[in-house]
Formats: sequence, structure tokens, C-alpha cells
Amino acid sequence: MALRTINAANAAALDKELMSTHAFSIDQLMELAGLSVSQALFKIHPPSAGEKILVVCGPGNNGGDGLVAARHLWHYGYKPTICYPKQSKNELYQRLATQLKNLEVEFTDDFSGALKETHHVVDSVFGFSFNGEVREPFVEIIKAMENADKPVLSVDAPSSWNIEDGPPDSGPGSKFQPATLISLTAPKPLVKYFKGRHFVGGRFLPDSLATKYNLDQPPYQGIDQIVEVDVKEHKL
Ligand SMILES: NC(=O)C1=CN([C@@H]2O[C@H](COP(=O)(O)OP(=O)(O)OC[C@H]3O[C@@H](n4cnc5c(N)ncnc54)[C@H](O)[C@@H]3O)[C@@H](O)[C@H]2O)[C@@H](O)CC1
Ligand SMILES: [K+]
Repeated sequence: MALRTINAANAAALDKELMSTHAFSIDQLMELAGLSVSQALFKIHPPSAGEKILVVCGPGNNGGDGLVAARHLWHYGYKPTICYPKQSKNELYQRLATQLKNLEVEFTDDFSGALKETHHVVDSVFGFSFNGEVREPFVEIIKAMENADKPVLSVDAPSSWNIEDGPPDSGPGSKFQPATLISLTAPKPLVKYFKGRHFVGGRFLPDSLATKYNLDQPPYQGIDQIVEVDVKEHKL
């Protein structure tokens, strides 16, 4: 099975089309993205392997996916903790955070401290709109994930990696190699630098958009929102 990749510019254009001509709302897409992240986490790390999950969220939609995933994980029986250092005033993210607070999900500013306590990390800091070098307040978080002795599941991209060129040559993230990556809608070109387990999720792509953007429909089975794909088999 081989899947074609989508670059950052086309991923943003595809998102725009989903939310205009295809009539999706951002809430819907984020819910489906976060649901698929929660399913990938369940598959690689069932609650019996340790239920504490540290979800680190960035300021954009990648962070929103993490907030949604954390809510689903709570309902599956995990104990998520959220580190969300740069909270947006955007109403959608605020609602997602309120939903978690109403479940009494803990929020922390101490990423390194929470990392010692957790069994698994969800990296939803940056996705396909990440650009340049990591800026504060995320430098320490990227370094901590890079050196963590806990497994990390990255959402859409290992945070700090360039979407086309992969890990930076030096500085924070240059040695970051998460255990698992879930690509949303389609893998990004960075997948060729990734060495761990790879899932694709986000089962909402209409065939017409897959054709237009030269993408493959991942071979989802049954009611699964995710499918595991061998990283070596992508058409790059
Ligand atoms: N079609 C899809 O597959 C969908 C994708 N979604 C998610 O949306 C993501 C893209 O979301 P966005 O476009 O909001 O962007 P991101 O969440 O990728 O990141 C943008 C944020 O990061 C900041 N940022 C960028 N570069 C930085 C740097 N060097 N240092 C510090 N901060 C930096 C920006 O200021 C902005 O606040 C995808 O990767 C995916 O996770 C879903 O939420 C919706 C559906
Ligand atoms: K990420």
C-alpha cells in the first residue's frame, strides 16, 4: 500500500475547500481529526498500559485537535493532563478547553514536571502551518519531548519539523523522533524522515478532492477512523 503526500500549501488549500465549497465547519473537521488521534493512541497504548496521557497543545488548529483528542481519551478511561501554554482567544478553542475543565481534566503549566508523571505524550503543538525556528514559549517543550523517556504520538507532524524538509539541522527538535505519527487526511512530505509507527486519520475526504489534490484514499476498515501505513511505502 502506498500513499501520496500533500505539501503544506496544498494542505491549507484543501482545508479551505473543505470549509467552503464542501460545506464543512472547522468544528466538524477538528472533531474528526481529534477522534482519529484518540483512536491511534488507544491502538498503540491501551489504558491497561498506563492511563496518564500528557497532551501538549499549540496555539492553532493542531492544538485544537489535541484538545478534542483529550476529551475522547477521558471518555475511554484515560487520565489526560493538558499543557496549553499559549491559549487562543478564539471561541472554538475556548469551548474545547471548557469541555475539558467540566470533566475536571487537569491543566498544567509545568510540562517537564508532568512529563515525569505521565505514561504517554500527545504532541499537538504544531501542524502544517509551522514555519521557521521554534519560538517561545515552545522551545523548552520541544527540547523536553526530544529528550523524553516516554513515548510520543505526534499529530500531523513532529512539532518543530519542517513540513517538507523534516527535522531542523540544529537546535530544538533536530533529534526529535517520536515513536508514532498520525497524519491527518494525507501524509506530509516530512514522513520520509520519520522512523516510527505511522497512522493516517481523518476519514472525511470526498473522492472529488482526493482526485483534485492527487491523493489516495487510505484503506480504512470497518468503522475505523485510522489506518496504519508503512512509512517506507509512500510515493514521495
Ligand atoms: N484537513 C485536515 O486534515 C484538518 C487539519 N487540522 C489540523 O490543523 C493543523 C493546521 O492548523 P493551523 O493552520 O491552525 O496551524 P498549526 O496548528 O499548524 O500552527 C499554527 C500556529 O503555530 C504558530 N507558529 C507557526 N510557526 C511557529 C514557530 N516557528 N514558533 C512558534 N509558533 C509558531 C502560528 O503562529 C500559529 O499560531 C493541521 O496540521 C491539523 O493538525 C484539523 O484541525 C482540521 C482538519
Ligand atoms: K504536532
